[in-house]
Formats: sequence, C-alpha cells, structure tokens
Amino acid sequence: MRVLVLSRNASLYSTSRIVLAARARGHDVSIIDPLDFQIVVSRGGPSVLVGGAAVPRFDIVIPRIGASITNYGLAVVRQFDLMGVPVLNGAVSIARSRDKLRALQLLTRRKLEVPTTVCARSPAGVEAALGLVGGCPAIIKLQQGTQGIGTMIAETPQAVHSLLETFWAMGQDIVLQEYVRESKGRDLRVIVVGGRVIACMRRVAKPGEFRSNLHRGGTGDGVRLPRTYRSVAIRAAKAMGLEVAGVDMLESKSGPKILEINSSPGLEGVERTTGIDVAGAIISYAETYAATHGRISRKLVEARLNGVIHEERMPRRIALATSPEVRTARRKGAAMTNGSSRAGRAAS
Ligand SMILES: Nc1ncnc2c1ncn2[C@@H]1O[C@H](COP(=O)(O)OP(=O)(O)OP(=O)(O)O)[C@@H](O)[C@H]1O
Ligand SMILES: [Mg+2]
Ligand SMILES: [Mg+2]
Repeated sequence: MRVLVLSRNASLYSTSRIVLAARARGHDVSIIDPLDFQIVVSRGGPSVLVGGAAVPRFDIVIPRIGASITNYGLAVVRQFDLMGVPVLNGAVSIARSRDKLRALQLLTRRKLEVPTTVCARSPAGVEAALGLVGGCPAIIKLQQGTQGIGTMIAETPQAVHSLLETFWAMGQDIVLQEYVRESKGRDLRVIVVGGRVIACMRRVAKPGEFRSNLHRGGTGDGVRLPRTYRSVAIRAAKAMGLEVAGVDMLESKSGPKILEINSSPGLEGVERTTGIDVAGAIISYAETYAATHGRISRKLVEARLNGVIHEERMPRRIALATSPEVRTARRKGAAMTNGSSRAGRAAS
C-alpha cells in the first residue's frame, strides 16, 4: 500500500515507529508535514498539492496532528476525507476528541461514566457549579489542554473563582470537574485500535502531583484490564468514531470514569512500559481498513464528514472484504517481522 503519515517531525518516536512498522510490512511510506500541503477547493473536486505539485494517490492516511496545528491539520485531513481516501482517524472524530467538553457530551450520550463536569462562562453560576462537582478540591481544565498542561487543581473556592476569572478574561474555554480523589494520582491509558484493546498502562503521578502524565513526571506500568474496563474503553472509542484511540480512565470506587480520548496517542510510553508493538497493530489494522474503505461511496464519505454515520453501520459485505494487495502485503510483513509481534497477532 501507499501510506501517508501526516506528521510535523519524522524523528518523533511515534511517527518513526509507525513508519518503520509500515515499511517492515512492505508498504511504501511518505511522511509529509501537514503544513506543507496546499488544500485546493474548487468545483473540479477536492485535491491537495505539496510545493505546488500533485501528490500520488495514497491508499491510507495516518494523521499524527499535534495540538499546535489542530485547525490546519484537520483541514488537511478533511480534504483527504473528501477525496475519499481512507483516513485513520477521520477529521470529525479528531475534532471531537480535541475538545474535552464535546467529548464528554458524546460519551455521556452513550451512558458512559465520566467525572461530573460543569462548563460555565459567568461568575454568577460558579457557587452552584462547585456544589455540583462536589466542592473543593476541584479540577479545572482548559478544554483543549494536552500532556497535563491546562489541567489544574483548586483547593479552595477562592482559587476556583480567581482561576476561572483569569481564564475567562483570557478568552479561554474551561471546565470545572469533580476531583476523583480515590484515583490517587493514577490513571489508565488504554490503546484501542479498530475496536480492540491493544495495550494498557497504569500511570502514577510523581509525589506531590495529581496528574499522572508521563510528561509531568509520572511513571507507567503495563496492566491487564478487567473486562468492564476493556468494554468501556472500546465503547468510548466507538462513541467518538475513533479507529485509533488513547482512552484515559480513572479507577473510581464506582468503576471506570473516562477522562478523555486522545486521537493521536503517544506510542513511546505505552510501547516501552508494555513491550507491545502498538505501531505494528496500527499498521496491521490500517491494511484491513484501507481494503474495506478504499472505494466507499460518495454518500458514505459525506455521511462520515457530517458525523452521522458510525463505522459499525458500514455494510457487512464491505467490512469483510480483503483485497489481494492487502493479502500480499500481510504475507510480506509476516515474513519480514517473523510474525512474532503479540500486537500484530492481536489486531489481525
Ligand atoms: N477529575 C479528575 N480527578 C482526578 N484526577 C484527574 C482528573 N482529571 C485529570 N486528572 C489527572 O490529570 C491528568 C491529566 O488530565 P487529562 O487527561 O484530562 O489532561 P491532558 O492534558 O489531556 O492529558 P494527555 O496528555 O493524556 O492528553 C490525568 O491523567 C489524571 O491523572
Ligand atoms: Mg489529552
Ligand atoms: Mg489525558
């Protein structure tokens, strides 16, 4: 297959692992910075250029869009969506995951548990909001934060007021959230690919810190998930329409509570702590996905762009098809990797 990885930096761990995994399976891989694309919108149909020149037709696009270029990156991904090129993940589902409030709204619509969260935009409702999330300490989050930056804890109502007022004055959208005390600075990062749990690590915050992110000094350990947690992670990814997802969950006294779902989850922490070949699992799934979504109808493309159709509603006949090209690529991949990857087997 001809694989396009959208990434600003080929030397990033996750990008290079995905590229290596694809090449090991015999695929032709290009890595292009999303900002290098020109997006052409005309009545003649959607297209993209790089440096003014046409690009080859790709069989699959794997976007790794960083938070700093969400808007332009999503426009590029949407253009590939419009061109009918299979994309893992699509623009609508990435956009959903980038906004924590939007994501939580979608999750609760599917009856999935999340920490009680209140969004407000005027000082008048703050007391009531604080009561709803169980008082202090309370969590305050930027709606678009990542790597733990933008997630804060407020120990007193005064701190809540001053933080909210500061962020509102800066024009930032924030949410107030119940602090799940019993999680004790731990969370679970679950990697779901194509509706299957591929790997999971428990992250533990460093002493004196409530955020367990590895970027904030936390440490990770591979864990086997109980069945209820597995099924919640899978349902959460599906609710967002994400084919590749990093689901963050807290272990609360009433069971899993979902914090957020990441659409370009980092692979370094989870691969190193679990020893699982997550990149291989993504490519293995990409092969199946490209084969089954390569020639989807214009109607389906539009439905997907409008976010009204979920992949599970794809006709079964399409969902099960496997092209000769994919079978050959799989055979080559199996020979080159000796077929020994746990994740590769799990996802195939
Ligand atoms: N409501 C909460 N109760 C307890 N701890 C929380 C809560 N919300 C967040 N945390 C802690 O803070 C960390 C960061 O929060 P969150 O996952 O929402 O932010 P993020 O910046 O998007 O992180 P990521 O890098 O995983 O994308 C979580 O991993 C968890 O350890
Ligand atoms: Mg996040
Ligand atoms: Mg997180």
